[in-house]
Amino acid sequence: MLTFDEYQQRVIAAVRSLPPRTVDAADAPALLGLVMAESVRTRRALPGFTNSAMDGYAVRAADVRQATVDAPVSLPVAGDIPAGDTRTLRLEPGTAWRIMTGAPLPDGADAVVQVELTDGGLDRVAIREAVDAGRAIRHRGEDVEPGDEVLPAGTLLRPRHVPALISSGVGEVSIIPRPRVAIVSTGDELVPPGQDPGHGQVVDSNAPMLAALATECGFEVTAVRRVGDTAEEVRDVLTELAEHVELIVTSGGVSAGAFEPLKLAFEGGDSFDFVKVAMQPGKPQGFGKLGSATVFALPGNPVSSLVSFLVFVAPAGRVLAGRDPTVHTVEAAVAETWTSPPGRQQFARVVFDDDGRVVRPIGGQGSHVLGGLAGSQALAVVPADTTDVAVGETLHVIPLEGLA
Ligand SMILES: Nc1nc2c(c(=O)[nH]1)N[C@H]1C(S)=C(S)[C@@H](COP(=O)(O)OP(=O)(O)OC[C@H]3O[C@@H](n4cnc5c(N)ncnc54)[C@H](O)[C@@H]3O)O[C@H]1N2
Ligand code: MOO
Repeated sequence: MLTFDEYQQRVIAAVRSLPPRTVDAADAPALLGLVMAESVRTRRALPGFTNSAMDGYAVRAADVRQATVDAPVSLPVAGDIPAGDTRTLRLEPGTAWRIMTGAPLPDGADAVVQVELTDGGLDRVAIREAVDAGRAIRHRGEDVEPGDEVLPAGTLLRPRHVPALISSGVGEVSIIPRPRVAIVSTGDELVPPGQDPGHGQVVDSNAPMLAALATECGFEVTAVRRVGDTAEEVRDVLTELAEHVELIVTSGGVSAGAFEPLKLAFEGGDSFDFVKVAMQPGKPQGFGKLGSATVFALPGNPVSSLVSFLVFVAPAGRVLAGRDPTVHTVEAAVAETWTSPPGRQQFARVVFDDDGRVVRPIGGQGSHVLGGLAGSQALAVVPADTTDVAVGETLHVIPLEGLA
């Protein structure tokens, strides 16, 4: 039996980042969660032109130096400069332009007086307060100059990066693509989602669950299949899928029964390993390569499949995507005792309480308990040498939300 850490390190070490690909930067929303393979340098200055930060009047600060509430300075208004005005305009000394936020500053102006400090006049404007040169002005290039790096290589694209990327004027960017994932559930007992199971049958809930997990992790699910319990069928389907995806995730058929199709198909070959891992749930695990595809053969019990995906498949998939494999955890104290099997690192379903500071177990901890899984918020990680989880003990906890 391998320890959890040994097996997790083994699967992470067996994968490498996918080769970079060039894509259209204008598709930025579709690139969320992807890693920039090269740094992005802006082709443009930002702001691209000197402009007003306020709705008001563009002036020369020297012309309004004497302005006070009691003795406003009155200036003739040359006209309006709305945002989007593409004219190149000039401010004559002793005059003002009415100007809107984001509109280009006329040459000769060095300050904007916001409209609240004026009478808002159209032909003439009374300015009631002196302003310093530079007031309410956003200078060309004050944010970034052409050639500045706006996104370093390795940036994981988040919504906050999108404006800099889009405004930088680069047409194409180099990214590490999303790993393509095929999900395959195995078992003669399975019926498709939406169909009523007969006696001895169960609805295939693992395939949709694994597809949902992969999607939430930012991977691209390109195939979802269900196959029966024969080694030939499993081998044929996986071999075909391996030509089109980087990651294949199967569920079922890896324990000790008489008809374990994954084992029958691949055990004994030099590219597959079937092992027992000292964890609960998730003890039986299979891992291997088919062509260039990495295959995870997860146990069929639904909770075992989910836990195995989170702690093995997701980290390996993140490595393929050029990302950090670390599984995000928080710390919380135990509010209610439960037991854990000896010698196995437990991933216990829990709910948070007290603003996330403490956790309580929820439902039974059996690997088939779907209702308890739905009601849970996190997995508390109980070390292999703990059998009675004590109230007050601090545990690492894997939140089940926000996996991306
Ligand atoms: N003699 C032993 N029996 C078992 C052992 C063992 O060490 N010795 N390990 C147990 C553990 S732990 C687990 S976990 C399971 C894993 O079994 P398999 O991976 O072979 O999975 P199956 O037998 O195909 O199914 C197990 C269970 O899960 C249900 N299932 C399977 N696929 C789906 C699906 N797509 N959607 C919903 N439910 C699914 C299936 O009906 C079974 O109830 O083995 C133990 N046995
Ligand atoms: O280890 Mo199994 O995964 O208990 O259900």
